[in-house]
Parts: sequence; structure tokens; C-alpha cells
Amino acid sequence: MAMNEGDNYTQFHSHNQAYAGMEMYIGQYRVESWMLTQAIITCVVAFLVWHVLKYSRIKGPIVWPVFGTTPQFLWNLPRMHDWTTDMLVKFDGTYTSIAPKCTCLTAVATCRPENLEYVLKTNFANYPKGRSFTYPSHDLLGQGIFNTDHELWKMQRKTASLEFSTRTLRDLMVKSNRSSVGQRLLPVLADVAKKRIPIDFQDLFLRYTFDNICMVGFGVDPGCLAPGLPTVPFAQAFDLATEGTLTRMVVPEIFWRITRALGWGMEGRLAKAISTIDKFAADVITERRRELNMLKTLNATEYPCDLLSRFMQTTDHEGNPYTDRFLRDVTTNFILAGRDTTAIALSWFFYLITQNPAVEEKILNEIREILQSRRQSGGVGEPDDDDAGRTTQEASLSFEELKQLHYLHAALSESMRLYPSVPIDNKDVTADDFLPDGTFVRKGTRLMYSIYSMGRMESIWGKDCLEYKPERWLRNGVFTPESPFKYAVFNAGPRLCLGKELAYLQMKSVASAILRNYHVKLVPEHKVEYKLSLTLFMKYGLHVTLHPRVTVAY
Ligand code: HEM
Repeated sequence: MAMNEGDNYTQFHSHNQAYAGMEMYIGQYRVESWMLTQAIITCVVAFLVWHVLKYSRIKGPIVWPVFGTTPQFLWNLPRMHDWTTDMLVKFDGTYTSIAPKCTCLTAVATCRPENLEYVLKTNFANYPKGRSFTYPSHDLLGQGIFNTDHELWKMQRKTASLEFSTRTLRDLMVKSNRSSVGQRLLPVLADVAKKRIPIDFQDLFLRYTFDNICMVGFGVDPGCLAPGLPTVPFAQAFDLATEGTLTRMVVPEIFWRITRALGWGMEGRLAKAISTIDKFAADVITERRRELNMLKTLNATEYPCDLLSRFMQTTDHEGNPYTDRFLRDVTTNFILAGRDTTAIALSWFFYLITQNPAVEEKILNEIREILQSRRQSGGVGEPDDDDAGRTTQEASLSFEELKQLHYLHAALSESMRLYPSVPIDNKDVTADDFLPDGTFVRKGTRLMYSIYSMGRMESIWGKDCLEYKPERWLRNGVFTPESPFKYAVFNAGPRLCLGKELAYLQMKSVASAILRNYHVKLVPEHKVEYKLSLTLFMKYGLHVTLHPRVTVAY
């Protein structure tokens, strides 16, 4: 058979490869393999030199070629907040982390108060929540206060701030809180103590705050804290929806968008949970509209004063009534903002109390003093109209009495310093900028501030920063707040938490009611550690036993 030119070439080429193994062709050029090896080595070395030169000046954890800081991040994932703290201590309060684009991990992390003041107040407009937060949260939070920026946020903030400063809403908060403690929480605890069984305080507090915030937000009691601690579909749907939304924030966007389109896995469950929430909200809104219309036709003088009813009775900046979708967003945002945060804060507080008996004793002394002065002034506590036969004196302290608990206020603030409910927060960076400490932040990346780390900085709190010391908050026995840029547990600047006062009210009411009645002990061997989430949940809950006090503090 005749051979053509191509066959000759192939034969020659394969012959050379087989016998010499030293050369190959790239297009028409003959390249010897040692040349190729040398070229590859040169490229790799050049890349490494370029990489080192580019990243060596950046203050932060080692940036590996291709993977950036992702390997350290993944390695330290279970102790992420402590690792972040170690890095922030090492790099003097601010570091830059570089990661591949698809991970969304490229960020400047800081815990310096002057940087926080700049980001959260001075140059607020440059650091919105941004798309990286609002887009994954949109299905659950819509255009509510928690999930918007700029004008839309401003308008809601204005209306909500007005509502939160009204006496009516405060009275509703006090009333629903007292009935939750007296009628729901204490009976459940009495039952548990009688049966001498352990109870998960984290689950209990989540139930309590859910009921409470729904009463304030919707004027509806979902009954999570009813005897037997039932499963409530709306609460369950809310849990699932929160978890699904958080998952979206840590997986690449393309992944969750595909699974959402296919209705698979967590996205499938999220869609169902959100439709349960939407239906619940739609039913409550329809019913409330009907009720308000009826009251109007009857020329009633008293109207329901939960947040939903208040928003329904006002109009937007153009004088139009709010749409059902907007009302749904307002209320779900408040539930999200106020439920987990307070329950988590209470859980860590009780954990610290089980470890610090001296603090527990001081809180009890303070409660005893308040009750003593109540007795001396002849007060018997205000009767609680929905407290089936009990008086507030037995069930919980009054609003004025709670305000006098300075040591308890300090003990709660101190536990949130060490275990803030929101351990880290992020902002998008709209334009290139420099932070006050000179760190450059690039447009399109993120700025992360670690509230957890701030509470553990010697430079902020002194050498005893890791100790649980409520006394650091007291001047002559009076609680003295710190700058919110140093203690950013409730955020700071224009987006300062709107529910701070309500949260303290709830926490002081629950903590004083429980501590007056029970000595709380951690179940031996129960592991307490945080879970990786946007809020500082305890991974295994807080399992405790309750021991009724022999000399009850009345
Ligand atoms: C211990 C309890 C609480 C803690 C630690 C806490 C903490 C925070 C933090 C850190 C933020 C800022 C979040 C961000 O912008 O990324 C925030 C915002 C907010 N909180 Fe709280 N919160 C608590 C309880 C509550 C309660 C009980 C309510 C409502 C009844 C509430 C309502 C809000 C609202 C509406 C915002 C959004 C403010 C805005 O963006 O303008 N919070 N809270």
C-alpha cells in the first residue's frame, strides 16, 4: 500500500516519540520535552513570584494560589468565630481575606471601633446590606425593613421608629410579655421541675420569644409555649425558612438557583415553608382588615395596637394604604429580627449563670431588695387581668421594677458581650474606600465586622476581656452603657436595633422570673458550643435541670 505524506509524518513523529521520547509538536513547531518542562517551570515560578508580590503586602491570612484563604477558612470552620478573633488579634483589628469569586469570601474583616463608626455611620451610604444579603433573603423577607436599603429602608425605618416609640405598643409589649411569663413559661417550668426531668432552655426560649413577638407583630398567639410544648406549623415553617435562607448565603448562588428551579432538597422545603408563612400572613391580614372595618363602622374608640394593625391604620408617604404584600413583609421581618436574637441571648446568659454562682447570688439579692421595698411601700403588685387568679407579684415583676434591676441588666449585657446573638455582620462595598485605620476596601467586595471578636479584644475591654464580669458595666451600682461602636451587639448608627428596649424587657422579665423560682443546673456532660449560623445558636441546645428554691425570693 502506498504511503502518503501525512502517514510519513505520523510515522516519523511516533517513531521519534517512541524511541527518543524527547520531543513533540505544538502546531508546526517541534518542541523538545525539556524545553516544555522548562517553560512550565518558568511559568509556575513567574506566577508564584507575581502572586507573592501581589499578596504579600496584604494584611491577612496566607493567600494560597488559586484557593486564596479558603483552605484555612474551611479548616477552621467549626471554630470560625474564634479563628476570626485570632486573626483579628494577630493583624491588629483588621485583615483582608482573598478567595475565589464563586465563594463570596473575599472581604475585609474588622473589629476596630473607629472602623465600625465609619462604616455604620460616617460613610453609611457606601456600605448597604446590598445584594449579597437581600437577594438570597428576598423570598422570606421581601421588602421588609431588614432586607432593604436606601429610600425603601428609610421610609420603613421612619414609620417603624414612630411605632416603637408609642406608649400603646410599649404597653402591648409589657402586657403580652407578662402574660407569656406568668401563664405560659412558669407553668411549663413547674411541670418540668415536678417531674425532675431536664429541659432544653434554648428550645423553651425560642418558643417563648416566638409567641411573644407574634403577639406584638400580628396580635396572634401561636401557642408554642402551650402545655405539652406542641409543634406549631407556622413556627416550624419559620424555622425551616430561616434555615433555608441562611443556607443560600453560604452556598454558591448558581447552586441554589438551580435547585430552586428544580424544587430539590432544601430549596423544595424552603418553597413549601414560605407558602405556609404567606398563607398564615394572608389569613391574619384578611381577618384583621375585616375586624378594623367593623370597628370603624361602629365608631369604636379602641383599636388593636399590634404592629400589623398599626401599619394598617397608617398610609405610605404618598397617602396610599399599605398593600397586603408589604404588610406581610413588615411583620415577618419583625419576627425574624426579634425572635432568635432574644432567645439566643437568654440561652447564653443562663449558661454563664450556671458557671458563675456568685453572679447568680448578686442577681437574687437585687431582686430581693426590689421586692422588699415593694413590701415596705405597701405595694402588692399590679393585678394582671389575664393572669388567671395570680397576681403580677407572683408571676413577674412590673415594668417599673424591671427597670430598677441594674445588676441584672449588666449581667445580660455582659453575657451578650461574650456571646452576641448576631456574631458577625456584613455590608457590601459600593465604591472603593479607605477605612480610618488605612485599610483599602475594594468596590464590589464585602466588609465584615465581627461582633463576637469585638467582645474579646484586650484593646477594647482590657486584660480581663475574657472574664464574665457584670461589674464592668456599673458605676456606683447604676448600669452605664458603652458606645455602640465598641459594643455593637444591637448594631449601631442609623440601623441600630429597633427592638433593643423590648429585648431587655423580655430578657429581664424571663431571667428574674426563673431565677427567683429555680436554681438552674447544667446537665452533666452536656456539650455547649456554638453552631455555624448567622445567629449564635447553641449546637446541642442548653439542657438544664431545675431545682425549686427553698427560700423563694418574694
Ligand atoms: C437580644 C436581642 C436582640 C439583639 C441582640 C438584636 C440585634 C440586632 C442587630 C445586630 C441588628 C442589625 C442587623 C443588621 O442590620 O444586619 C438588629 C436590627 C433590628 N432589630 Fe434587633 N436585636 C434583638 C432583638 C430585637 C427585637 C425583640 C426586635 C423587635 C421586636 C428587634 C427588631 C429589630 C429591627 C426591626 C431591626 C432592623 C433595623 C434596621 O435595619 O433599621 N430586635 N437587631
